[in-house]
Amino acid sequence: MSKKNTGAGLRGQSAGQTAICTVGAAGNSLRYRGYAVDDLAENASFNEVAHLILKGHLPDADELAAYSARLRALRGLPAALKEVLERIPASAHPMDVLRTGCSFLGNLETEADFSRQQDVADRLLAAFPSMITYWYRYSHDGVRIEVETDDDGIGGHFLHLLRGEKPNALHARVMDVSLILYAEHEFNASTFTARVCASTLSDLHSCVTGAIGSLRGPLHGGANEMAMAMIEKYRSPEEARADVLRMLEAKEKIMGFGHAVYREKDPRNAIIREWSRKLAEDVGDTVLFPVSEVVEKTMWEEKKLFANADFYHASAYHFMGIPTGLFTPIFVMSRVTGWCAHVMEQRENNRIIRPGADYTGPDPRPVPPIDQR
Ligand SMILES: CC(=O)SCCNC(=O)CCNC(=O)[C@H](O)C(C)(C)COP(=O)(O)OP(=O)(O)OC[C@H]1O[C@@H](n2cnc3c(N)ncnc32)[C@H](O)[C@@H]1OP(=O)(O)O
Ligand SMILES: O=C([O-])CC(=O)C(=O)O
Repeated sequence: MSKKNTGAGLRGQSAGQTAICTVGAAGNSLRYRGYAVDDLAENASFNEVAHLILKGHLPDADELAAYSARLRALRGLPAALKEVLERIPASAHPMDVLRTGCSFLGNLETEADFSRQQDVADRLLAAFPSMITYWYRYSHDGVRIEVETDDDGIGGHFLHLLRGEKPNALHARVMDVSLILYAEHEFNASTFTARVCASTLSDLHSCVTGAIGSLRGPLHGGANEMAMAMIEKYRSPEEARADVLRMLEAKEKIMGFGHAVYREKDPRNAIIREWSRKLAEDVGDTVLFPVSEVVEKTMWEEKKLFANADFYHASAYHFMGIPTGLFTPIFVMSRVTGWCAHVMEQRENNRIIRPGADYTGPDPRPVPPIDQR
């Protein structure tokens, strides 16, 4: 089913070097600085993974305690940013809110020079959950929430702000695992956007703002909410199967399936599927999870297309009561680690990214006088 590696989409071409992550280097593996994502999802917290990606190594117990305390202390939002967030209507797309929030913070806390890049990265990591929930609760419920909590994990903190109470252990852990799975993925579209921006020696807020714009699209991070929109339409697995077959016949794209790099499976899928199964049991679901399973089975049988990281995130987030519009912003809360690490890596050995293009336009010609056009 996969297309040949033509020049389109720069597929299969190396666009630089990285020491941060390998995607599919050994079969279907995903490794952050050499550690398999499965191993990290089983044995680490997201704060540890963020430290690994941003600082280059897994923290020891003291480093982790210090890093978690540091991130907790950076959760507050400046009054001017809260004012801006309050002016964004409830009808706005939450990804646009984060894009604006990130850009605006760049006016208040400008990265004056690159010696502060680690601080800016930590600040963005700590501030995104506050930004999105502050806007969401104000625009939807009319409340101005307190954005600082004592939750250790960023995922638990996000759920706490969204719901106004601490999440249970299951939900906090699923959020943590989800953030681990989404944290980093080599030269994907949004990270590459960040690196291109970094290569002009621009500031970190600009790089991350651009990356948010790239992640927003349905072919990239936006696929998790599109997958949700599809699966929630079905009342039974039979109905789901029939509609997927119809969509494939009509050559429609099924969001949450396929990948630009993996060819047989996405190693993150089995992990998030298992957590989604646990959540389905927890809420007593008898429709959404079986529907998801039949969509996955049908896609594989019919097209040899596999579920990517986004597909079971849809049902998992839904079972935790997270509004669909906030699915992709959660991706931002996690991938900001990868984006910032790549910006720093780009800056270490920079040359402006400026590829060539194969010209397909008209031959050289003179400009005709206006009355002869
Ligand atoms: C976290 C992430 O960002 S993961 C990706 C999230 N995105 C999605 O889930 C969106 C749906 N998937 C897609 O659009 C694609 O699979 C992408 C964008 C992820 C990868 O694109 P490509 O590398 O161009 O895909 P690939 O070369 O494997 O496609 C091969 C064929 O399969 C088809 N195909 C790929 N994915 C799908 C899909 N989800 N549904 C239906 N058909 C598909 C393509 O249309 C193509 O067919 P064609 O040759 O007739 O045009
Ligand atoms: O790598 C890609 O093309 C898409 C991506 O970011 C991911 O799968 O996490």
